[in-house]
Amino acid sequence: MSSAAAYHLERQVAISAVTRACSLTDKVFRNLVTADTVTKKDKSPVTVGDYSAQAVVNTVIASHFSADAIVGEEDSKDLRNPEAKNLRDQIVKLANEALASPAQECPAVADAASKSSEAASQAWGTQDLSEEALLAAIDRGNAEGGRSGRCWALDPIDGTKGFLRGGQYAVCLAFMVDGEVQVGVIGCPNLPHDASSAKPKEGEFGAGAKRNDLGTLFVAVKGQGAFQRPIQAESDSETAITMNKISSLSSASFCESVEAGHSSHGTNARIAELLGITAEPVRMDSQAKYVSIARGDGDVYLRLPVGDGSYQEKIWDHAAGSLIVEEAGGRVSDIRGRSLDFGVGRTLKDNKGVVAAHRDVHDQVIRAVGQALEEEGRGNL
Ligand SMILES: Nc1ncnc2c1ncn2[C@@H]1O[C@H](COP(=O)(O)OS(=O)(=O)O)[C@@H](OP(=O)(O)O)[C@H]1O
Ligand SMILES: [Mg+2]
Ligand SMILES: [Mg+2]
Ligand SMILES: [Mg+2]
Repeated sequence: MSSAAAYHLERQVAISAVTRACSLTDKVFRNLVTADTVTKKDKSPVTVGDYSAQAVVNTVIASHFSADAIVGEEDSKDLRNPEAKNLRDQIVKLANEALASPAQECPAVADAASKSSEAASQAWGTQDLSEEALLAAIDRGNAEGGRSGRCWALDPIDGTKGFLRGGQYAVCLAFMVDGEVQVGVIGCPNLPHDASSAKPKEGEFGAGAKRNDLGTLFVAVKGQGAFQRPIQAESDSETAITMNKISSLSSASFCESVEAGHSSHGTNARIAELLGITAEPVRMDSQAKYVSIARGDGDVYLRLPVGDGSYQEKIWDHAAGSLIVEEAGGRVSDIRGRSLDFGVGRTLKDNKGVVAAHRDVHDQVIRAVGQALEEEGRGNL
């Protein structure tokens, strides 16, 4: 196989799955009522959109690659309670609509589907999937991950809090082989195609964008570069994206989580000061932060651990975004400059925090991170 064609089918299947999930989540947002939200054990929210999107993406993956493992954020446990009947009914309706919609399948996907016995026996698109089949599809995401074999990492809605408040969120899907990310696809239904057409306002890149400019899909395959296109568009509308080349970090801008509980805003501010960055941080939810710096809307993504640093980052929160940034000319590491290790299970347990920047200035940012942590007495994190 020539290198240009490596993982071509995985790329197309991922695009098809993410595109379907994005139409679904967009529809859910427009009809969402608070009762459709469940609070998980860790107090984080999950909506009918997260569950339905995971069911759809896992069904699409399984119909093409039935033996592949999937590490997905959600599971069906809370949905199986008798009082979740209304939620289950909505999932069945939404997921079947998304699977039946004639998404713009590229010829490679359509051809593979017609030849695949799994797709024929599963037959989504011709016959609605049952409630049990969809709950089982959600639970296909229960894989443990690890160092060997083919594995997908899925965040059906990343930035659920952003989703609920009408801000940024992302459907994020990565494909890994032996713990190395090979394909990353991220759909951002609320992100404009061209952030420069809508200057930062209200703390977000492109916050002033018009509704019909919203909805951007990002794709990268290792060694093949990073691309974006409008979500609902033909594949020939893809354009290459690259990070800004930075002559001096003092003119850079950085982005961070909206939630102070997810990333230490105070430490991020001190790092910016050490680097001479004067621009205010841009706060946005989800892996929209990765794709925004990948196309040059901003320059640095800082995710400094909070408190004792005991939180383990989840692989689905970083796998797709980190590949897109690296393929756009960036380097993504933890706070010590170590590469993120996606081959140790469902979490990044051997890493702490995340620092992403253009590869020419990444070392400089890591030095400032080290100094800021020393000053806080957290040099041993
Ligand atoms: N304590 C803590 N520390 C770090 N990260 C955490 C923590 N708790 C949750 N999460 C994960 O953060 C994901 C949301 O991503 P962001 O932090 O970029 O979004 S936000 O700006 O804070 O909304 C969020 O992803 P989703 O659940 O998919 O929204 C969580 O996986
Ligand atoms: Mg969540
Ligand atoms: Mg997430
Ligand atoms: Mg999520």
